[in-house]
Amino acid sequence: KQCPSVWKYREILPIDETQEPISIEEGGTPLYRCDRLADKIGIKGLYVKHEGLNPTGSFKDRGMTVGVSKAIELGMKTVACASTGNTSASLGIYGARAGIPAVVLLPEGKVALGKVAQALMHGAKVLSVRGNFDEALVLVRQLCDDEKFYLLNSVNPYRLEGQKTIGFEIIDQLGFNVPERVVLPVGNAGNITAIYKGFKEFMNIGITDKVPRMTGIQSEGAAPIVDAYRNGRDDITPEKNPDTIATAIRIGNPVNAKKALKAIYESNGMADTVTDDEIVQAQRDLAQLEGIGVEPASASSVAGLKKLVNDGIIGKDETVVCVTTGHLLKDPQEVVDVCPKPVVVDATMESIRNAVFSD
Ligand SMILES: Cc1ncc(COP(=O)(O)O)c(/C=C/C(=O)C(=O)O)c1O
Repeated sequence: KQCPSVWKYREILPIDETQEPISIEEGGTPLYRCDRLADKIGIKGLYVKHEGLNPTGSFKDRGMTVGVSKAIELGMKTVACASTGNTSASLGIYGARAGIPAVVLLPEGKVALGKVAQALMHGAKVLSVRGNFDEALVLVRQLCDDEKFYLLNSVNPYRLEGQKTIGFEIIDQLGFNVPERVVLPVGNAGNITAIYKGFKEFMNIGITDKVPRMTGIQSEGAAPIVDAYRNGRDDITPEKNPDTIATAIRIGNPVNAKKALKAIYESNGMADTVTDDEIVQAQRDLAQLEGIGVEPASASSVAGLKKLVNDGIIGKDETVVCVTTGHLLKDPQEVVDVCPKPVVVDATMESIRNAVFSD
């Protein structure tokens, strides 16, 4: 039987040995060496851990396989979350896999179409809340308290237990070498917390002797963690109206802020912001230089790396891993909006040739 890659690490995942994992063979994503992109950015070594190639198209699957397995182990009857989209898509799919109902709360009008499509078709009860993600999260936590639904936002530690396997795989895939730095997008801040935990666990059990510098990137329109970091603070001041083209990280009050800031400080990492334009340019660079198709939030890791190298903060001799977190197909509308339109031609060879050879 194929051993699903997250569950390769079963011994250090907190699920009872009698509980069969609810798994769709998540994890085991590629770590691509990206020399053309590294040259363009101007660093020695760049790897991209492409989490968009998980079964539902984002890294959330790693957290959900553990979180939904735990829900079944605990005899929970319904799972629920608030989401900017990918968490809800993943929860809908794992709920279907487990045979239990899922309730998801989405910020009205601010969720990429692919993610809504997944949650709907996989049978989740999809509520479109007249408010933003942060408001939806407050409401779904109340709902879970009142109705004894199992909350599967990343405030649930079992989500982080699954996502820490990203750190394990990066080390495995680098032949047990530890990269100087890992750069990733930060929204609710569960992933940076989880990946850092994975690196620390590998060090604590003696597989490695150090951890990478955790470097979190936010869109400048939604950057409470970066603001706290720039002021050397251990917690955030919530942003009331976060806004960015990267709707996946359009979050003003990240639940894991304290843990994420601790991970950044402890690992001698850092946090910085990028503009929406820098995100879109990085999305193009990943797609066109390396064939890696990602949704906007994912590209903020590469956009942030580019900025930090240009600012002389990240050394040109560093070997860096960027985590890209969601697949391009999640947000096709954004791609159509930022790309040139297809060229309309008559069904004649003359028309085709004119179009092919015109600039
Ligand atoms: C593509 C993509 N990239 C980065 C993030 C940020 O990760 P965290 O910092 O762990 O929150 C998300 C998060 C999405 C949700 O929070 C949700 O789906 O509700 C994402 O979908």
